Amino acid sequence: MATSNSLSFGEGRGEGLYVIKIGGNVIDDSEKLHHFLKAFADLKGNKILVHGGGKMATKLAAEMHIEAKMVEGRRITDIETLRIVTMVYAGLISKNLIAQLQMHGCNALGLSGADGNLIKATKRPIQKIKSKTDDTFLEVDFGFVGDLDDNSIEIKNLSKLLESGFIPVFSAITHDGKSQLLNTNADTIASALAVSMSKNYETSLVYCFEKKGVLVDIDDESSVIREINPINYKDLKAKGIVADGMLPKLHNAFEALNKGVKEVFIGKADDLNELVSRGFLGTKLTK
Ligand SMILES: Nc1ncnc2c1ncn2[C@@H]1O[C@H](COP(=O)(O)OP(=O)(O)O)[C@@H](O)[C@H]1O
Ligand SMILES: CC(=O)N[C@@H](CCC(=O)OP(=O)(O)O)C(=O)O
Repeated sequence: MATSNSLSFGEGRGEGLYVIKIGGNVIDDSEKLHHFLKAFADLKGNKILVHGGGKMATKLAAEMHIEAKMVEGRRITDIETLRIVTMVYAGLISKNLIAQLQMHGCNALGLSGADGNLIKATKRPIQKIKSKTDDTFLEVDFGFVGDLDDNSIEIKNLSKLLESGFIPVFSAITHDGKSQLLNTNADTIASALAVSMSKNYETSLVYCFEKKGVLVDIDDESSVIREINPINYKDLKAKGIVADGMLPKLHNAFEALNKGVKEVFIGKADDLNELVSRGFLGTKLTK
């Protein structure tokens, strides 16, 4: 919570802030989610939660006979899919998380990027993506997917919410300012929030998911890579040790470090306390 000693907006970096992201696999596991939310509620100081929910959206879409299509870790979001993700992320998941956090005494406020104009995105233009099988490029229309830039976050009003004692909880739904809702990857939202808020706070970014950290062997939880820097990152990518959803996560993490975020950790949702208290059970990223 802000104190009278803290620097006010525009004066420079003041006190600490945690931006914590929780992924869809944990959200789908009620026991793990409960444990995580209790630890999040108990965490002292300024904090923002960003949640995904991709797994549940994929499941619901399948029940409605809509096939989920992911390209480079992003969901192709046609109008039907946008309706589903809005209902799932900004509705069902958001409100359930808020109710649980309130039970733990945490005054959480569930937000999409449209609320308070806090996160404005730009609809992703058609992308040329290299084919996996040959050297050709394919044109991909991601539909209603929103990309963020350095001006996307309304830092001043978000800081005011924190100073008023609210705990912002963001879903992966943003808007373009012209009444169009957009679907934005939750890891990207967490990184953009951490980068922008680091103008005002000493910000730590923590990605929580279902594994102990970035692993050498994805089936061996004891193979956590303690530290990743841009050099061993290249090597891990080349060897295929990091793949799938981990690639955009690490990309976002390095982007955050390069743009002023103090530290980035990746680890298990169960280990939130250890991650933030430097008990250090996960992976730390360094520049
Ligand atoms: N080396 C690795 N260590 C850990 N996870 C990895 C690794 N390489 C790929 N992954 C995959 O990355 C996924 C995490 O990314 P993502 O699916 O975006 O998760 P979430 O949205 O739950 O945070 C893991 O579930 C795992 O399958
Ligand atoms: C554009 C895009 O890909 N948006 C993501 C937003 C949710 C998300 O990021 O959820 P997880 O963190 O659980 O993966 C999606 O719809 O899957």
